[in-house]
Amino acid sequence: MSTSLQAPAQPARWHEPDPRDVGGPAQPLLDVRDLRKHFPLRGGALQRVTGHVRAVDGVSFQVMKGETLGVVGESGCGKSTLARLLIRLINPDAGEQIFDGEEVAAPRGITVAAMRRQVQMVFQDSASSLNPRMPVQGSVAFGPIAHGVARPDALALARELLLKVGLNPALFGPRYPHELSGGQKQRVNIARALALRPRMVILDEAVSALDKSVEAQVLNLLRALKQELNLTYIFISHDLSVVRWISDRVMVMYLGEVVEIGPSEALYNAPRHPYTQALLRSHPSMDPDHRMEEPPITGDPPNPVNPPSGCRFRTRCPYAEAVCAAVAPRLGDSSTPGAHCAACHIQDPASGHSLAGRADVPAAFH
Ligand SMILES: Nc1ncnc2c1ncn2[C@@H]1O[C@H](COP(=O)(O)OP(=O)(O)OP(=O)(O)O)[C@@H](O)[C@H]1O
Repeated sequence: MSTSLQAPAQPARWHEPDPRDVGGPAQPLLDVRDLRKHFPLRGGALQRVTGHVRAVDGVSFQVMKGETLGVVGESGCGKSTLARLLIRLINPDAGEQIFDGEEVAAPRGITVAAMRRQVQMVFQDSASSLNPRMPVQGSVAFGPIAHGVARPDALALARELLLKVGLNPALFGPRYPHELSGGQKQRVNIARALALRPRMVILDEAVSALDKSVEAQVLNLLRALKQELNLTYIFISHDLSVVRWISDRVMVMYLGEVVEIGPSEALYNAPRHPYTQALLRSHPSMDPDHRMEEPPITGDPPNPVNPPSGCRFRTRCPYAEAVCAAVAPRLGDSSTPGAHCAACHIQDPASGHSLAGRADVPAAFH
């Protein structure tokens, strides 16, 4: 039987790192294999299914204990769908999700409820995540109370957490969300996410709506909390500078697929996939000395209902060759420490995605 099913209803003391995440060689906390979500598209008077949006289309990656994995990509590439799949706000069509060695929602694995106690999410819209009719200390205490913590203890915990995220509990605890600024509301959301003492926090555009100075404060807070509590983060953002600053490794998505993954510095200093190269070029602020010699990424992403054959980026790629239309490139094995992989026939032959012997590859390309 799963040990997680036997976890106590009361959260561990929130300010102590979970012993399962301290020390030892790097282990994956999350291992995602070939995850898929295709949304049906309906049309006509009868609302028949006319196609599928391939929002997440065979995504595999690992997140090691204590690391921050950044996730970047253009709008619509599937970042938020991936986040929602990981905490099972929506169910995947296929694939496996293994949390600390146990498969989520599998007969002998960890239940969704047990996984959710250990994985919390912070969204972009700080206002709508909080109950407008509840003082914010009540919102922070809500999760622990729902998990059986006595109300006075949960409120004491909420006040402690508000202090931890830089809000005076006596001043801010009794206030309602509309009485707080965006940055203060997001601090409350972080406190709320920590109240069940998660091991992993998924931050989906969590600082995107904040002013730059407030964003910096919240980012510093997130980094300090991660250090103190040995947390593991998945940090989703369209802001490449912020992702670089906070992430140990970065994963780049394009049209529902992972096109590149690697250590943050390696990926930013020497991006391998033409899409990542274009994405970084389109953000000149990444390098103040950089003079833009090539045009930034052009055109819109193709329709995710009918993505191009082979490599999905080939229609916008300056290096595309015949093989790119004929064969979908594979991402190399990113599970080894320091691995830097790109799913590109042309730019990353070192990834090991040899075409020889592959049944799906026309003989001309062997
Ligand atoms: N419930 C849904 N039904 C149909 N299509 C959906 C649904 N949710 C998302 N999509 C589509 O799936 C694709 C991926 O969307 P998603 O929101 O995950 O992208 P994203 O990278 O998070 O974009 P953004 O940064 O703009 O939020 C998009 O084409 C989107 O229109």
